[in-house]
Amino acid sequence: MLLDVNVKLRRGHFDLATQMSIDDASVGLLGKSGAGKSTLLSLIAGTLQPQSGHISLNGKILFDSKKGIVMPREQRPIGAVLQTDCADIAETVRDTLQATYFRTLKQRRLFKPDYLINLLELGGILDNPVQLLSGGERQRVALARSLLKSPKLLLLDETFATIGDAYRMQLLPILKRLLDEFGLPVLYASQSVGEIIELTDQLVVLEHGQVMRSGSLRDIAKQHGVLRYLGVRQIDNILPITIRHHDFQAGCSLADSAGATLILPLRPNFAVGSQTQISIRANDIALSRAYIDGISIQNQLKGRICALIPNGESLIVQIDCGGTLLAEITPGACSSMGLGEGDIVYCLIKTHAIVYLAELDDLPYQRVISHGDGYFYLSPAGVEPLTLPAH
Ligand SMILES: Nc1ncnc2c1ncn2[C@@H]1O[C@H](COP(=O)(O)OP(=O)(O)OP(=O)(O)O)[C@@H](O)[C@H]1O
Repeated sequence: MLLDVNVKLRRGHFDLATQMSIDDASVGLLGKSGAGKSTLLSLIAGTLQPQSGHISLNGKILFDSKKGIVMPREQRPIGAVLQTDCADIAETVRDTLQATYFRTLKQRRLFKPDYLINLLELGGILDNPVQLLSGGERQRVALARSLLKSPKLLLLDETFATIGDAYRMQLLPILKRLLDEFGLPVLYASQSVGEIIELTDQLVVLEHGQVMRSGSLRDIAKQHGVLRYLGVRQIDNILPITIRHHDFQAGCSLADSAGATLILPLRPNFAVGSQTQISIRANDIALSRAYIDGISIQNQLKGRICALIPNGESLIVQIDCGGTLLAEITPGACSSMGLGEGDIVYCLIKTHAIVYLAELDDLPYQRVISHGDGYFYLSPAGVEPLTLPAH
C-alpha cells in the first residue's frame, strides 16, 4: 500500500473524517468547493495536523496520534504543491531551486534543476524573488521544487487550474510522461473530472470531508446518477478514422474505423488514406435489434452490448462494435426492446450526425468521450464546476 490515511479533524464548523488507501497508481481527489480536498492534502503533506488517526506512506508512519508520531513536513518523502505554497519565499527562484536540490540526498536525486527550469519555462524568472511572482508562476516554481525533492508521492492541489489553460495543455502531457517514466504517483485534487482525467482515471470522490466513492471513472460512472453528479452534460464518441474514398455523386466520404466502414459527410479536403477523428453524440445513435432495409440512415454498425449504465433519466448503452460506442437511450426504450448485456444490436447513425473533430471549435463544455478502446474519458476543454445533486 502506498498511502494509508485514516484521519479526523475539526476545522471551524467543518468536520473531516477521511479514510482512504491508495496503491501505486495516481489518483484524482474529486470534490466540490469546500469538500475538504485542500485540508486533506495539507494533512498528508504535514502542514496541518489531524486531531486523531494515522497516515503512512510505503509503510512508513508520517502521523500516528496513538503512538505520538508527527513527522515534520520537510522530512516527509512527499512533494506537495499546495494552493498557498511559496507565497512567503523571499529568495529568488534560482536560489530556492538550488537549495532544494542540494538538500536532497545525492543518491535519491531524480531531476536536475536545469531540466525542470527548461521544462517549466522558468528561465526568464530565475532572478525574481518567489513572493513577487504571479500565482501561476509560483505554482510552476512550487512544482519544480516538489520534483527536485525526488518524492515518493506528489500532491497537487488544483495546480493546473492556477497555471492557466494554454500552459496546462502543454505541461500536462509532459508531466504525465515524466511521472510514468519515474513511476511517481500523484494525488491530484480538483473540482473538475476533466482536469483529473488527463492524469489518471482513478478517482476518490470527497464530500463533506468523507470519501463518498472511489474507483475507476468507468466503474464509478456505472453507479446510478454519478455521471450527472460529476457535472457531465454530454456524452460523445470520439473515433479515429482512415479516409477511404470520396463519392461525389452520393455526396459522402467513406472511412474505416475499427474494422467497420462508416459513411460520413463529404469532405474531399481530407486526402484518401489520411487519418483523422470524428465525434458522434451518444444521443444521436439509435439502436435496433435487426438490420433495417429501406431506411435513410446510412450507417448500421453491428455490435454487442457490454454494459447498461443508468444516467439520470437516460441510459447509456456501451456497445462493442470492434471499437466501443456509447449510445444514449431512454430506460423505456431499453425495456420495450428488452435489451440486456451480451445482446447483439445495430447502431444506427445518420451521416450528418457525424462531426469531423478537426472542424469543431473548442469543446463547449465538459463531456464524456468514449475513445473507442472501451474506456471513458472526459474532454479536458471547457472545464466547469460540478453539478451536485440536491440532498
Ligand atoms: N483555516 C481554516 N479555519 C477554519 N475552517 C477552515 C479553514 N480552512 C478551511 N476551512 C474550512 O474547511 C472546509 C474545507 O475546506 P477546503 O479548503 O479543504 O476545501 P476544498 O475542497 O479544498 O475546497 P476548494 O476546492 O474550494 O479549494 C471549508 O468548509 C472551509 O471553510
